[in-house]
Parts: sequence; C-alpha cells; structure tokens
Amino acid sequence: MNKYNQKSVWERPTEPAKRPDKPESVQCFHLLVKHSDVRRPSSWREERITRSREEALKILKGYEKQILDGEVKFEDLARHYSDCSSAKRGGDLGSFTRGQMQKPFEDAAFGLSPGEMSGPVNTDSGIHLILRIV
Ligand SMILES: O=C(O)CN(Cc1ccccc1)C(=O)c1nc(-c2ccccc2)[nH]c1C(=O)O
Repeated sequence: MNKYNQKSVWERPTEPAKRPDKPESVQCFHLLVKHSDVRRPSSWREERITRSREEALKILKGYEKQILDGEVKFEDLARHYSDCSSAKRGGDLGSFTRGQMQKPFEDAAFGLSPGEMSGPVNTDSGIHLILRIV
C-alpha cells in the first residue's frame, strides 16, 4: 500500500514511493459510489440508496478497471454514474486547499501526482475514485 495515495499493488514496488509535492491546492475530479451506511444515502441518481458497502466497492473497482484499461474516460463514467452532484460537471470539483474536504479525501487527493488516479477512498459520503488534474 502506497502511504501517500492509498493505492495498493500486488507486485513489490521496484523503487520507494515518491513523497508527493506539497501544493497549496489541487484540482481534482471524483466519482462517488454511495452505499446504505453513508450519512446521506440519496443522490440525483437514486432517491434511496440501499446497496451495501461491499457492493459499492465492487462497482467502484469495476469503474477503476475500465478507466485503467483505457476503455472509458474518467469524466464520462463520473457524469453517468457518480452519486455526487458534481456528476453534472463530469466529477469536476475544481481546486481546493487542505481543510475543505473530508480528511480521507483530502489526504488521498494531496497524495496524488498530477494526472494520477487514486484507488478506492472511503469517506462518510461513500467510496470515491479521485483523479488529480493539477
Ligand atoms: O455527506 C453528507 O452528509 C452529504 N453529502 C455532502 C454533500 C451534499 C451535497 C452537496 C455536497 C456535499 C454527500 O453525500 C456528498 N458528499 C460529496 C463529496 C464528498 C467528498 C468530496 C466531494 C464531494 N458529494 C455529496 C453529494 O451528495 O453530492
């Protein structure tokens, strides 16, 4: 598990994880899959979200694979399937500084390099894929 971006890999890394830069702000897109245990189990897609946490993770990992395999663009999946209101902007959250987002989300986002996508990140809102742009 890379301690900077929470991404886990099966193969032993060939070099130590690089400490990310320490930017004042980052610009990110995200794709949120909610589940029944979140604070607000409702979204523009579904009035009442009943899927389990495990089911949400399975769905999100499917999106992660499609993106990593180059089958689909991040923002196209986010636009259609993200349970966040930012779906209408393809998941674009714009720029944010530390202190604005839930801590697990912030730590993952600031641990990414520009152009890099996180693995599944858990917050009180659900499970996220985060793509850092800047
Ligand atoms: O967590 C809650 O109690 C309710 N929220 C917070 C929220 C609700 C509406 C708009 C923005 C944020 C969400 O569930 C939520 N969190 C997010 C979120 C979380 C982390 C980073 C970016 C967005 N989006 C949403 C959403 O419905 O659209």
